[in-house]
Amino acid sequence: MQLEYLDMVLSETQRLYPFGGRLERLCKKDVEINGVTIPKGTLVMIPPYTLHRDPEYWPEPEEFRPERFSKENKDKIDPYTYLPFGAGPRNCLGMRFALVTMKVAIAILMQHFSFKVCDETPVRRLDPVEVYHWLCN
Ligand code: HEM
Repeated sequence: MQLEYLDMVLSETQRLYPFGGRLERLCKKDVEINGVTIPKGTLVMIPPYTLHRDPEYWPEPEEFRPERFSKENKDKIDPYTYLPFGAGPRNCLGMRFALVTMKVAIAILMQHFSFKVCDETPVRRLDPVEVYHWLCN
């Protein structure tokens, strides 16, 4: 299934609103990273929501821009700054299945319905601190 632009939209949606609150890894040996020592046995938390909005990696991070994930641009993305499905050997086992399912669902909805924001719909930006509390509590 191609649906190239839908693919870009889904990637950008998951950048702004990653479903997973945090990733965790247990440190298996003492390491030093950028002058910080992480002792063996430490539980390290990786916050995708925060990484996905870091302006160092994502210019104007609050903007919804599917073009970040276009064919020309996506190879420039550091994979460890975009973690909707985690990373490494323990990343999400169902990633491909989940992506295809989301694409099929959206394609069917778009074929049968049209969507628009009504006047009463509150449009607001999410507060990162509020989101952090939803995800972690
Ligand atoms: C949009 C949907 C989904 C999202 C955003 C998602 C996200 C994630 C994330 C962030 C992890 C942790 C990865 C890591 O620690 O590096 C994970 C793990 C996992 N996911 Fe998903 N997931 C989704 C759907 C699914 C589906 C549909 C399945 C199964 C059919 C699935 C099966 C798994 C399994 C088995 C793991 C644990 C892998 C391991 O520990 O080796 N996920 N997922």
